[in-house]
Amino acid sequence: MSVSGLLPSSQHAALLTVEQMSAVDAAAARAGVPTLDLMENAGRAVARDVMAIHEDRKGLVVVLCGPGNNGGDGFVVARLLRQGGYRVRLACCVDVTVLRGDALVNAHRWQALQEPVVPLTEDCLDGAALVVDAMFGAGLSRPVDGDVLACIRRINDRSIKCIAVDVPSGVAGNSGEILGDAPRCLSTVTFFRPKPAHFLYPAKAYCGALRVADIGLTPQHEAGLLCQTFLNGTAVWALPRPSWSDHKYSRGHVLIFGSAAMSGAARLAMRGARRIGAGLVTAAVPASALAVYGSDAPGALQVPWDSEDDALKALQDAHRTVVVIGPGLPADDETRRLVLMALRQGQRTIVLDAGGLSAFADHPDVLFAAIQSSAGQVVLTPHEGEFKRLFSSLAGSRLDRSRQAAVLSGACVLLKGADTLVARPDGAVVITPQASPYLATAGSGDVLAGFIAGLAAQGMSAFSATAAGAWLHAEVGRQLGPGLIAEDLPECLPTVLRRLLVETTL
Ligand SMILES: NC(=O)C1=CN([C@@H]2O[C@H](COP(=O)(O)OP(=O)(O)OC[C@H]3O[C@@H](n4cnc5c(N)ncnc54)[C@H](O)[C@@H]3O)[C@@H](O)[C@H]2O)[C@@H](O)CC1
Ligand SMILES: [K+]
Repeated sequence: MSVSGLLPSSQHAALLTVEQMSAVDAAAARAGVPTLDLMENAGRAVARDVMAIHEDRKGLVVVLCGPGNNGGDGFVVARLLRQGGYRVRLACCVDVTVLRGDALVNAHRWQALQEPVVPLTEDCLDGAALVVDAMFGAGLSRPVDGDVLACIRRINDRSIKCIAVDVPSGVAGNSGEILGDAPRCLSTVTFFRPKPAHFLYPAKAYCGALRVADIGLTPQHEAGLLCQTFLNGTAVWALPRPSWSDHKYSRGHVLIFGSAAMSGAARLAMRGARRIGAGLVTAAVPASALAVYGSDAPGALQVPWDSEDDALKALQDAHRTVVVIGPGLPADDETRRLVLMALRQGQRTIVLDAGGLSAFADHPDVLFAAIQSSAGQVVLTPHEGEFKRLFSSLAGSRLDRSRQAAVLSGACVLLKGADTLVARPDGAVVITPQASPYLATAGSGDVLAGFIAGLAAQGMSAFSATAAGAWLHAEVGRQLGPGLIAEDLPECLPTVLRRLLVETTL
């Protein structure tokens, strides 16, 4: 199930939708794997985590079971904990006679221990030291309500420790949205492969620590599935490594347009592009600002940009294969004409950010048409506000909207946020897992545009460069943490690159 342009190892970073997980389940059953064994293994994996977290066998564990197979897993957990000497109370939201299939078999196995099934109401949580949430998993189809909702609220209000089976109940597995409410869990145990929701906000904030347990499903059972959502990381892309034969021209040349009024933005992008390994970076800036741009970057080049002719001349240099337009530029007609000119020139990769995006707020169709007819690959890097200005017609989750935006625009779309998404026009999306809230600071996005451009200049495809740029940006943000300012991001990059390129073999 490899996807073109991504490393074969991206299979290990695949996130399966709930529909794909049930297809895997069905394929395993067809291949002769008993589904009852899968449920037993799932329950055992959760029971093991409960025992690791909660060693006090006298503290009451309340297992909350729903009407489907998630509840079936809960019956297994309860039985194994009971057999392990734990005090367990099991509550189910439906009468046992309503259960079906493997869930019913496991309900009977629980009852065979002479243990009761109590009604699932908020009172069943009285005295709980720990809760196992096995109410709803992949099968959630509408917002939680009634007694289930009341239980979830009590868990959260009283901060009762909770471990989720598969996903916290109320989490929509594909989108990461919360339907009604969901318990804030200490940890979540899922099976075989994670789902998008485990890495998408708001759901991620409810999952706690994630463990992916092996329950007997194998890659053979997912053969033929077209996975389109991946966890961003080194399984998906490989960073360029310079070799003995490289020189500054072969490591790529980035052209960045900058203004006099807000020179800091383009200078941060330049710094990012240079630190990530571009051989040359040129700033095209008003003649009045040449000294400003040159003063703190003696290794960068400057060319004057005071007219459309200047812009055309800067763009026509065939060595400048990657262009960044937007950081520090106003969202005006001049910027719009510059973007359209660059798209006509067909540089290999064009990164549009900030003013380069908002200049098209009133004319997004003009931008999309120019992208579709451009010979180059285009990257759009909007935050949520810029995204809404360009893609006002799109609705749904961030994952859905980023995917639709890439299809609509024909560009790679990086939607910034705590779970930064990068979508490709063919529907592939990566979710970046490790963002730090300290990255929410002025100039941070300018550095990101520079990272992406610098990687593209070294030969990465627009999608891989954007995914890798987003991941590295998040990683330096995570390493720096409190107190970081945008200027720190390029300076911390060598430490991260060293670990990836020198100390490990990818
Ligand atoms: N390979 C796999 O996929 C495996 C899955 N297992 C478990 O099976 C689960 C999926 O089981 P199911 O497909 O039965 O789904 P669920 O157990 O999540 O729930 C399905 C049931 O809940 C009802 N329902 C949905 N939303 C509701 C709401 N808001 N209020 C009330 N009722 C609602 C549905 O009508 C259906 O009866 C997984 O999450 C996982 O825990 C495991 O048993 C092991 C193997
Ligand atoms: K659950």
